[in-house]
Amino acid sequence: MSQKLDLEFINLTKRYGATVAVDAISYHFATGTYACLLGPSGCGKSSTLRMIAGHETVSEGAVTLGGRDISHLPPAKRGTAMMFQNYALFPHLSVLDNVAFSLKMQGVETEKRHKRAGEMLELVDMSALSNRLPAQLSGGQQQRAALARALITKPDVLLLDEPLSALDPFLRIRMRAELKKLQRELGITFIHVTHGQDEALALADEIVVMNNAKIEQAGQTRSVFDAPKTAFVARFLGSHNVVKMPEGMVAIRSDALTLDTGESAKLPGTITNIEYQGTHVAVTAMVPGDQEVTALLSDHEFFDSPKEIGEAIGLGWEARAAQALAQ
Ligand SMILES: Nc1ncnc2c1ncn2[C@@H]1O[C@H](COP(=O)(O)OP(=O)(O)OP(=O)(O)O)[C@@H](O)[C@H]1O
Repeated sequence: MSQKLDLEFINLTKRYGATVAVDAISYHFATGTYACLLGPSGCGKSSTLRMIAGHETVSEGAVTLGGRDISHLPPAKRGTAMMFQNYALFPHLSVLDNVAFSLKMQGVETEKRHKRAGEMLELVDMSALSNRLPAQLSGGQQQRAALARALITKPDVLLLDEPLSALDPFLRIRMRAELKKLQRELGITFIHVTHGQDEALALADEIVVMNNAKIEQAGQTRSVFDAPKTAFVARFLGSHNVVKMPEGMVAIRSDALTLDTGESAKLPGTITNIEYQGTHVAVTAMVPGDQEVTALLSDHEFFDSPKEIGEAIGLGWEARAAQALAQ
C-alpha cells in the first residue's frame, strides 16, 4: 500500500516587500492527486509552487507533507522535485548525466547513478537518446529528459512549472497525455502550474483557481467547471456566459444554450456573429442589457436550421445549466 503523503497549505503566505503575492491560502491535496494551479499572470501560482519546492521562503503559514512541516527544509530534503518551464538542462552534459546529476550531488557512485538514470530514461521512453546533448533533442525529448531528471530522486510530489508552454500546440497535446499517463503509473502527487484552461481541464483531478493572491475556487475539476461560484471563475475557465438576469448574475454554459423562438426562450437576442468551428458552430447574440452571449451548437443543430447575422432569435436553456454567481 502506498504511503499517505498528503500535501497541505496552511494559511500559506508570500510577501515580497509590500507586495502580497500569496495571501493566506489553505488547501489539502490527497496523495496521488493531479492538481493544476490555474489563474491569470501575477495571481501567485509560481510563488506558491516555489514555496512548496523551497526555492522561495514562506512568509507566514506552512506547507506540510504527510503531516510534517516542510516549510523550512532545504529543497533536497522535502520529498519534492521541480520540473522547470525551460527544462534547465545542462547544455554540456549528456542526457544520461543530466538525469543522474542530483544523484552525483548526493555522492552516489558513477555506476549506480548511471544505472538509475538509465531506468528513469526507460520510464520516459528515452533510452535510445541517453548519450545525446540537450541541443540535439527536440522540445518533446527535452521535456522527457527533464521529467526523468526530476523523478530520479523519487519525489513524493512532482512540481511542474508551465511544463508544456515551450512546445508547439500539437506536441503539447501529445505530451500532456504522456504526463497524465506517467502520473497514473507513478501514483505520486503532481502539482502543475498553468495559464491554460484546456490543459488544466484535460489533466487535473483537482483544479485550484487563483486570483489576486487568493484561491478563488478549488475542488474536483468537473465540479468547478460545472458550478463556477464567481463570475471570475466562469469567465476564466471559458465556455460559460456570464449574464445579468433579473434574479442576479448567472453563468450559463455555452453548450447548454439553445436557439428557441417558442415559449421556452428565456432571452431575446439578435445574432452578431457566427463562427464555424468544425464540429460546432458558435453563435453570438446581443441580448437585453447590452450583453453578448455565445451559444455553441453542434454543426447539425445549426445547419438543419441555419441562421444569419442580424436575425432575431430567442435563447433557451435548462434550469440546471444556469449557475447563480456570488455578487
Ligand atoms: N521576486 C519577486 N520580487 C518581487 N515581487 C515578485 C517576485 N516574484 C513575484 N513577484 C510578484 O508577486 C506576484 C505574484 O507573482 P507570481 O510569479 O507568483 O505569479 P504567477 O501567477 O505565477 O504569474 P505568471 O503566470 O505571470 O508566472 C506578482 O505581483 C509579481 O509581480
